[in-house]
Amino acid sequence: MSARGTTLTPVEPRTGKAKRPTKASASDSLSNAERELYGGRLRYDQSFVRHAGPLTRLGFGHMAAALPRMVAMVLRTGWQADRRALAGVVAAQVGQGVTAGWGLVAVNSVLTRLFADGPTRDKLDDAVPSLVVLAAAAVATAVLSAWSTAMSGRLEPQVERAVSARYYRAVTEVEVEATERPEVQRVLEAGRFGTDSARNMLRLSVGVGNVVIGMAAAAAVLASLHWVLLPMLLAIAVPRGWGAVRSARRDYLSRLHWVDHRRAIASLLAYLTRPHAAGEIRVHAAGEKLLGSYEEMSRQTEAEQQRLAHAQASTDLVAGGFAGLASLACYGVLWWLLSTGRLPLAVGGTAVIAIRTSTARLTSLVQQVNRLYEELLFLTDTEDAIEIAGRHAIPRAGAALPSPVRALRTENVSFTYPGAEAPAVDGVSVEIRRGAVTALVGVNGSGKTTLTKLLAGLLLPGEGEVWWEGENGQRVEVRQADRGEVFAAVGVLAQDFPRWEMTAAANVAIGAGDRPRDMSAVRQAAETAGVRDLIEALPHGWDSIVFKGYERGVQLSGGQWQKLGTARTLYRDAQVLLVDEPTSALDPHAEIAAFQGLWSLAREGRAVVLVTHRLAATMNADHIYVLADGRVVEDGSHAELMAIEGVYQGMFTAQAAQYGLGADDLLPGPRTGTPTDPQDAR
Ligand SMILES: Nc1ncnc2c1ncn2[C@@H]1O[C@H](COP(=O)(O)OP(=O)(O)OP(=O)(O)O)[C@@H](O)[C@H]1O
Repeated sequence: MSARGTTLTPVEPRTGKAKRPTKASASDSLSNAERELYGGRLRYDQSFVRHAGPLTRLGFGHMAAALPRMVAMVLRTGWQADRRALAGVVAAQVGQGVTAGWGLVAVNSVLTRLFADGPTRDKLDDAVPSLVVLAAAAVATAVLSAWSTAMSGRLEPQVERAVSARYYRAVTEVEVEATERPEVQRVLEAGRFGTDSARNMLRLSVGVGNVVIGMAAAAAVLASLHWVLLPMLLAIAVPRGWGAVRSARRDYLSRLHWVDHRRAIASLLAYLTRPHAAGEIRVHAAGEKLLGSYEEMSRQTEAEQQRLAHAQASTDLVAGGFAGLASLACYGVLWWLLSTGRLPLAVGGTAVIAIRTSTARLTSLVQQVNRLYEELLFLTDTEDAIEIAGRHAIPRAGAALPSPVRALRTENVSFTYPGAEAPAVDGVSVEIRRGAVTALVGVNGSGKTTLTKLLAGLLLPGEGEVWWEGENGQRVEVRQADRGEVFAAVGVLAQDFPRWEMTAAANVAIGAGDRPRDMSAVRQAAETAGVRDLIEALPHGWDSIVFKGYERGVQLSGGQWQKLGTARTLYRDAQVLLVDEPTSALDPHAEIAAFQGLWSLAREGRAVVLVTHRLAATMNADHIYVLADGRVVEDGSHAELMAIEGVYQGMFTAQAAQYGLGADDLLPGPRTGTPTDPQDAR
């Protein structure tokens, strides 16, 4: 193996005689980069490819049934998007077919006149009207072709947008738990590659339609001249069609097989230009590693491309060979028909022209059918994804939540992530009251975040119930509730909240994406989160794009981002706030201010769930649940928990010891009600 790791190691031992590795084995082998960075070969699971659908749909019967269905779907989408453009495209195609047939009839008429008996001058004069028709047909074809180009250029982007929007809308409505299941995730992910296929299919369908109509016109004219000319035309078409389908299948399977590999290569390159990775790329020499790995992995995909090109060349050779033989036979039959007087010479001339133009059309048809077939497979993936997404969609209807909500209560709630062996949350019962701060604490991986997702209605419990309780005793279980209402009642600040590449204002206002932006509320939320002054002091203020690289781009620090994230959650103005480590990046004063803000929100009547490892903040929580291995192992106030020798006392003592505080300093004392004022802390 070379020092730069460019040699590929075959994964499976090769049996039989020692041979030079084939292109397929070179591309399919495990590279050092894959082993080092991804722990193994990055290829789509072959068992899934073979059994879970994609291969079964490659059958000819399946394809023959799917093609009209998909073309109909694309046309329907086009009809909904822009009727006039679609009607224009169809009319132009049909028109071109008619002009092609018309042209061929005129050719036949010209030849018949020229091959007739009589003086040449008279024959030429007789042919003039047919020549005029021929010229008119050519002009009409050109006009119709230009019209078709203009109309399909207008229609295609609209069709792509419609299918993409349908796919992305469906995907964002899937239950989070379903997206965690590999079999669902794969289908949803695969669907992404077909969103532009609708546009391509439309273009190709138009092209294929054009050629097919032209060929149908030629076939009709040929059949009217002599029936035997028609099967001859088909004989040339069949081998090319076979070659097209074979190549398309091969390309599709290859793309499916290499999905993860492609994604990994794209991510390697993306890191190189990401500002947040700039330091490690230079100081830790991560850039060199990434580039080396990129080159090595790219060589694998190049080998795969080479393999495909070789295979395609072989297929083309076989298909071309058979098509050539068919053409030869075709001309042989024509010769025989002419030599035995079964066909007049003029008709023979027309037949030669029709066969030649049809063969040229055939080449274009084969290329387009090839692409159409491939696009069809990808579009089928997108349609499958939309279908699966619909099956796992969050229900739109359900019972209304009690109003006003008094508390959220879980009863023996358990949740196991798909594929996990142990539950992340195991028989947990908690009560989250409005007007109070409830803290969830526990070691890493004890189930705190998962519990907040269950409370938010993002995950549904495998066992147990999550109840929304009203002031006067009525209650609704989350599975029966209208989830839209549940989400409307909840504001979430996740540990790894998204940092949108947008303006500062958009980053706050997206906290209530279902409402029109209210800038005074944006400013108020930012004020409470302690980030308003910072944003308003920027040269472009709220219109600054909080991502460096844009013209109005700025770089925020980690803590500044966290404040912006908090502002987003506050802007949502929800009854229940679920905040997961909201202060991990804040300086001590900002942290105290943030906690104080949470306590005021609780005093205003909201339910605040605080997940934190900063136990100084939990001292003042109204109730604390301590989780371990997905279970609640202790609960109570800070004073109650400090009075027992348990997990909480151990964690709190360890943290306090870092400040040199001893056991005596940590005895339960009178509660202060709210965290220390930041001013006092200074
Ligand atoms: N999406 C997921 N798929 C599978 N397992 C998961 C997923 N998310 C979390 N887990 C697992 O569930 C368990 C609980 O994780 P959770 O994130 O709820 O813990 P946590 O208490 O919030 O941890 P931390 O303090 O580190 O944030 C862990 O064992 C974790 O590995």
